[in-house]
Amino acid sequence: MSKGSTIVAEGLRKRYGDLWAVDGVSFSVGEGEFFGILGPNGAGKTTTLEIIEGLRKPDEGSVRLFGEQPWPRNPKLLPRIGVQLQASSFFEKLTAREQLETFASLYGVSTGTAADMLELVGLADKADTRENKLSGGQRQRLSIACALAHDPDIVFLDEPTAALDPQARRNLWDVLRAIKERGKTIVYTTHYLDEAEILCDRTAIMDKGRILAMDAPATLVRGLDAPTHVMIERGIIPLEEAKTLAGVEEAADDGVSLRLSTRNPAKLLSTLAERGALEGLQVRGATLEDVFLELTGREYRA
Ligand SMILES: Nc1ncnc2c1ncn2[C@@H]1O[C@H](COP(=O)(O)OP(=O)(O)OP(=O)(O)O)[C@@H](O)[C@H]1O
Repeated sequence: MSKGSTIVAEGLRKRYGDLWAVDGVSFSVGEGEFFGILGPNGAGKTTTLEIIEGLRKPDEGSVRLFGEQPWPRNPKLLPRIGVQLQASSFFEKLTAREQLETFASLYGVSTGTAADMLELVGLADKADTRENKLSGGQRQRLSIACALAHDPDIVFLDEPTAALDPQARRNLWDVLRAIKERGKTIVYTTHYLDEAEILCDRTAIMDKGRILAMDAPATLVRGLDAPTHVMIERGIIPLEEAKTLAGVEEAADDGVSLRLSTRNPAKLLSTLAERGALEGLQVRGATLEDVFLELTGREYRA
């Protein structure tokens, strides 16, 4: 195991009937890293996560978690790992604080941690609210707090932001960042590429059981030779003329704006500035969606 590696997974494969749900997956995750496994539904993210957590036995390949084998169930690892499953379940009729204290006591840790974790996930003011009275976003935060109740070194989160409205999703991002700031390693799955781009130190893009690319999101995007799109208000420069500006590869009029595609945005922007044509300016660089398209030849659909 390389120094500082928390997870080392090599050649993982898992079959359900005729389907290889995980088909040769290798990666490692460093201490304190925020690592995202992303991909569309059915890509094999959950199965991969469950193998790493020690909840599933791979058909092939090996995993080391803190240098230990997670399967068969390894009691040495339990205090060090926190797991939030896709469908969270709580003890019936308990308040948020009681849920956490119950989880904490299962691990034999002090209940003081419960208050601390509620604070960390921004639920301190809901401590006395019963779990069934919480909103979807608050329940998600409570289930993350439960995964952290015993103060583990690494936390595994399976689609924690799925099924949340955009505001709740953004609130949860702050929670995830706060967990990372505590020095914890985070491994999480998501089908939101935009979110992974913002949150993760490194991401593995999965599709059909395989990792197609793995790196820092910015590196993945920069590695693409994709054009930048520059939008300006229509009517300032005629379309035909816009097509001839230095560096413009394509120009299109969408009825609201003129969209200019270029691989030399600096040059194009200075030309537009000279022409006084920066009204309504928007610049959109490549994203992980473009990376997915390049890797698979198809548009990303979660
Ligand atoms: N217990 C199981 N029995 C049979 N097939 C399964 C089982 N679990 C998963 N699969 C199949 O394996 C593939 C990968 O599933 P997995 O849940 O790992 O993907 P995922 O990327 O997490 O997708 P999702 O985002 O929908 O959870 C899917 O085609 C799924 O239908």
